[in-house]
Amino acid sequence: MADAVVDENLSYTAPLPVTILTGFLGAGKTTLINYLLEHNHGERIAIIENEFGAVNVDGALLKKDSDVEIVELSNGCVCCSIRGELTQALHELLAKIDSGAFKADRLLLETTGLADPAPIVQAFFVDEIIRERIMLDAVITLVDSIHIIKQLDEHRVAASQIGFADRIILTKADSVDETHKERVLSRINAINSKAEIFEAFNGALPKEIWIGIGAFDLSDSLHVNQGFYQAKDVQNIQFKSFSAQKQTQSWNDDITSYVFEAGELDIKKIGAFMENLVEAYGNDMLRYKGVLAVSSDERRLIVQGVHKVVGFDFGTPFVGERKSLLVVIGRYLPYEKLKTEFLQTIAS
Ligand SMILES: Nc1nc2c(ncn2[C@@H]2O[C@H](COP(=O)(O)OP(=O)(O)OP(=O)(O)O)[C@@H](O)[C@H]2O)c(=O)[nH]1
Repeated sequence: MADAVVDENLSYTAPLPVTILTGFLGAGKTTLINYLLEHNHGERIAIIENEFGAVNVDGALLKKDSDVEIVELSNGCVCCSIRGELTQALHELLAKIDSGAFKADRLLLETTGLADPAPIVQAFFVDEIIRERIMLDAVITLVDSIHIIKQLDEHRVAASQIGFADRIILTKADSVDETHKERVLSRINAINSKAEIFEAFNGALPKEIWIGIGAFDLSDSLHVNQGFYQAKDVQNIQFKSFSAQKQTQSWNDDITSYVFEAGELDIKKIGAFMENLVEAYGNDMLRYKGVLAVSSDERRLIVQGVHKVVGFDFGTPFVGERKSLLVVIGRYLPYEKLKTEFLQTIAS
């Protein structure tokens, strides 16, 4: 892996971190980016904007200044022409950076509200040059508190956007009552129990919450989300627990979280289980992360993947109980069968 940026003049040689910003139509993506641009101090940001249709309105709505380079993709939905327009735009951006025409510390990709994030994320793994030069930071999904329930009922892609999220930003909570908000939070949590949820009012959220979070790095931390963060003023972010009952599969959202828990596992057996799981169901596994305890090593075995792209790495040793936890955000998985198979990998 390349070193982190240490010298301003070398910044273009380090991998360019990219944040994918998704969320259904009108969720508040442009508002959030504008807040970031207004409060951005010194970082040079390239933004790829994608609008479904011939005229790119979002690009025009963004507040530009000299530290911002905006690339507009307006030729249809980015997920439909993924191998073409997005890949080409990324290559062009890298060429501009190489030629010194623009320096970028960071890339934001705002998808159209109708885009399924899966092919977009995969584009960053498929092309060799992009894989080497651009580093996926996180998928951030904005959720419109007012409309999300209807959107989930009517548009499959809305669940996919939530399922893919590393972090979720709840918008427009100022316009709904507490009961409605709890329904929204429970429904989000049923689809994705892994992503932390933050609340933003008119895009006001410190950038550290959604930028540079390294969600695609193999890391030790894994928890199942039990609450959400509320930022009434941006200096003061509080964690709040859900008062609503945690729901798992009560709605007909195709996408849901599957949680596998066990004690110490046999490394060969869990390796074979993961291989079979990814081979058979990779297409239906949007995101998965696990911290596993294997009997042959004191360290945590970290597993992390998107569809069929999977990585394993040893992290720091366990402190306290040696417990294995694997969370899969996916659809149509034969959960009971897989749970039994997972438990059969326990070290005897
Ligand atoms: N009440 C309220 N309105 C908000 C909030 N965040 C955004 N909005 C409004 O929601 C509308 C849509 O916001 P945008 O930022 O354009 O949403 P978008 O996701 O970029 O929209 P598309 O590009 O069409 O998908 C705008 O009128 C915003 O002012 C919020 O937290 N509260």
